[in-house]
Amino acid sequence: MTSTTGKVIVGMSGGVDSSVSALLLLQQGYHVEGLFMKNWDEDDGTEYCTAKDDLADAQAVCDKLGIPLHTANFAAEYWDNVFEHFLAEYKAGRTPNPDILCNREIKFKVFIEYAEMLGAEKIATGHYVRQGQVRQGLASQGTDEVRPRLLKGLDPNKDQSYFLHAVPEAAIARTLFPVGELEKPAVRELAERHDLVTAKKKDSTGICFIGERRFRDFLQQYLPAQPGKIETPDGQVIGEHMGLMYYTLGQRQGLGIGGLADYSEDPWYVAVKDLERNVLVAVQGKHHPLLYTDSLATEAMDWIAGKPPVHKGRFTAKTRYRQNDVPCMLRTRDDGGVEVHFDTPQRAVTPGQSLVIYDGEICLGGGVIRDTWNALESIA
Ligand SMILES: Nc1ncnc2c1ncn2[C@@H]1O[C@H](COP(=O)(O)OP(=O)(O)OP(=O)(O)O)[C@@H](O)[C@H]1O
Repeated sequence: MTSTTGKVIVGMSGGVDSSVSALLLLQQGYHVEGLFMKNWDEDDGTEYCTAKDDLADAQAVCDKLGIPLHTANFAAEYWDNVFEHFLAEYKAGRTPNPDILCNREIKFKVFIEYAEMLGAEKIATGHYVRQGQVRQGLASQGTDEVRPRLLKGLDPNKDQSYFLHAVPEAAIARTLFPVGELEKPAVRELAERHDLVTAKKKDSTGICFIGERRFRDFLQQYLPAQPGKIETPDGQVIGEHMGLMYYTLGQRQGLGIGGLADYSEDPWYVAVKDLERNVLVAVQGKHHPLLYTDSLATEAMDWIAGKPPVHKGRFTAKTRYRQNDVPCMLRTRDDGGVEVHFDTPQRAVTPGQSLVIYDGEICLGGGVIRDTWNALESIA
C-alpha cells in the first residue's frame, strides 16, 4: 500500500460507502478528515428529517476512526444551482435528474473549494467509480501529458459513473474514489469487521440531500398541479391526469384507466406528455411502438475531457441509471449536443434524463436528452 501524508477531506454522508472510504484512506496513510454537508433546509413542513440521523452516524464513524468531522451548509448553492433548474425542468414537462447536477455543482465544486479552505488538496467520496489515466499528445512535440479518466466502478451492480458524467476532468483529478475498486459486499464486510455503525445501513434512495419524501406532495409545494385529459394516440379521451409532471414515460401504475368498453383489459402505459395541450397520451401494451426510441438529440454535452472524443462513430450509451450499455452511433452537432442512433430501439427514453456515452470502461460524458424519435419518425 502507498504511504502518503496528504490531507484528504472525505464526504461523509452517514452511509456505509463513505464510512469505508475514510477507513481505506486511513489505512493507506492519508491524513483524513470528514465533511458532512447539509444542503437542504428541512423545515419545509414535511415529516421527513433524515439529515439529523445521518449526521449522527457520520459522527459516530469519525469518532470510531479517530478523525475530525466538519459540517457545512450549502443549502443556498443547492437551491440556486440545482433545485431551481430541477423545478424549471419539471415545468417544461421533462423529468430531470437533479443528482447529476448536484455532483457537478455541489459535491465536485463547492465541496472541493471548501476542502481547499481546510488545507486539503484532495477530496474523496464513496462513489462506485474508478479513476484511470491516459497519455495524450506527442512526446516529440513536448505536448505529451497524463490525463485523468473516469472509469466505471468495478462492481457492475453499483457503478455510479452515470451520475458523475458531468464532472470536469480537473475535479476528477482531485478526487479519490476508494470503494470504486471494490464490490459492495466487500465494502459491507469491511465496515462490519471494523465495527462501523453504518455496516448494515440500507443504501440511500431518493434525491441526494432532499431524501425520500412523498414525491407528489413534495413537488406540489413548488409547482401547482394542472390536471388534464388522458387520450389514446388517435385522440379518444380515456381518463384524467393529475398534472403531467407527476408521470414518467413508460409508467404503468397510477393512471387509473381500466374497464373501458371499447378497449381490451391490457394495461395502459404513458407514451407521450403533450405539454402544449396538457394531455397525457397512453397506449396499451408494454411494448407498444410509441414507447420505443430509435434516435435522440441532446442539449449541449458535458464532456469530461472538455471536448468530444477524437474518434467519431461507435460507442455505447445509457439513457438511464441501471441500464445495460447499448451500442450506438454518435454524431456531434454544431450546437454542442449530439445525435445518437441506437442499434436496437430503446424503451421509455425520457427527455430531461441524461444520455451518457462510454468507450468501453471509460465514461466520456453526457447531456440532457432533448428530443426523441421512434421507428415511425426520423430525425429532421
Ligand atoms: N450529506 C453528505 N455530506 C457529505 N458527503 C456526502 C453527503 N451525501 C453524499 N455524500 C458523498 O457522496 C457519495 C455518494 O452519495 P450517495 O448519496 O450516492 O450515497 P451512497 O452511494 O449510498 O454512499 P454512502 O453509503 O456513503 O451514503 C457518498 O459516499 C459521500 O461521499
